[in-house]
Amino acid sequence: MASGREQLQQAGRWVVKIGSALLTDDGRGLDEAAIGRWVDQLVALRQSGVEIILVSSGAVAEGMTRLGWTQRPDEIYRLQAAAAVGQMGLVQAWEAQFQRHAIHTAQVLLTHDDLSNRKRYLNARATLRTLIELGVVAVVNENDTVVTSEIRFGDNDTLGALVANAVEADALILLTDQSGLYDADPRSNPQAQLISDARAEDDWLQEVAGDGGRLGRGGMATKVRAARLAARSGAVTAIASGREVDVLLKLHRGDRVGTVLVPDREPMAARKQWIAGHLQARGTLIIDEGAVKALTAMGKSLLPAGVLSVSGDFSRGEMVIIADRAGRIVARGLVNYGLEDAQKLLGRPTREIESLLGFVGEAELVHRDNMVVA
Ligand SMILES: Nc1ncnc2c1ncn2[C@@H]1O[C@H](COP(=O)(O)OP(=O)(O)O)[C@@H](O)[C@H]1O
Ligand SMILES: N[C@@H](CCC(=O)OP(=O)(O)O)C(=O)O
Repeated sequence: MASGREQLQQAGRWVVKIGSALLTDDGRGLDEAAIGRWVDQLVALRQSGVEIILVSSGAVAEGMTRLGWTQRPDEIYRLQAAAAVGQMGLVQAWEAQFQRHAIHTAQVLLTHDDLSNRKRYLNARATLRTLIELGVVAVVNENDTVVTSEIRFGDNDTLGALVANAVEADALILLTDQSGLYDADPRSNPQAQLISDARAEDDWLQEVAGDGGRLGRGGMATKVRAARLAARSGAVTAIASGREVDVLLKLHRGDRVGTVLVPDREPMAARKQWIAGHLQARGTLIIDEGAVKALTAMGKSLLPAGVLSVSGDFSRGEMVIIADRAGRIVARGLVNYGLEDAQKLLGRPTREIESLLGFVGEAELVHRDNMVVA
């Protein structure tokens, strides 16, 4: 298996995420010169055959600067207003810099719902792939003005990883204000050492990764988690300083900059990756012992006959947790029926579905192709 650095050199499709502090020069306002330098590097990468999708944070930070706010507000509606103001600046800056190279950009604003609802996920994925084919650089951010706390990604590291899964990117690059992941937060530990290479799945990474700065959201903790999510579709993750000269070109050359977190598993099938990447389930199905065995030992689909109870509020196609009587999670998957229909089908044999619901639906409550066993 190629090392993480080699994987980066060979990677044909990169998702590059740039954090708030970097983009806004620590909250002083959009750093147009730095944006110009990243764009020059991204254009050079494209010329050497790398496809690029950008995930750009900084809407709230830039909105606050434009509105003259020095304190990050607590009220969600004020944050959302700031994001709406700042997003204008972000897309303007990216568009202007790419225009110097006659490259078009596209604004793509996503919510968690857009990537957890199968239909909308497929639409978002098709749009992103089409933009790549058209040679347009997508500039992705969370759709901050419409999200509520339940449907937030909350941090763009997670968003970047799920976008990397969706477009089957080979690399996720997280540019931040530190040189990479250290063995302790360098803000409070001046002796901290940079971790150069590790496996994305290594548990100890989570112990050393702390919270974020004043402007960012997730810190290193969400970056390490994002690396794990990205690894599910086989993508290698690099965490590096956006302030390092030619950092993207150096990563592409295989230079020893930043932290590279390598996936150590074979990529799952695309659909299963997506299911596994989902953080928010809409409901829970409690199943009997026979169904637990069918799912875990025999790789079967979940039929209504094995389901004891359902809870939550889900529609057809949404993510549910499948658990045993003791509440232990057995699997996660996309349910074929909404809550009301699922309640009618509880414990009933498949042949009765039509008479119970009045229409012919799928035989399975959750098909094994749409399920990841825990
Ligand atoms: N182990 C660690 N190594 C490096 N940085 C860390 C670590 N733990 C916490 N951090 C903090 O994470 C911050 C970067 O995260 P964040 O502020 O969310 O940035 P971004 O806006 O780039 O996502 C750094 O400034 C650093 O203080
Ligand atoms: N959507 C938010 C992103 C917030 C966020 O994740 O920030 P960061 O931790 O700097 O990547 C914004 O544009 O302000």
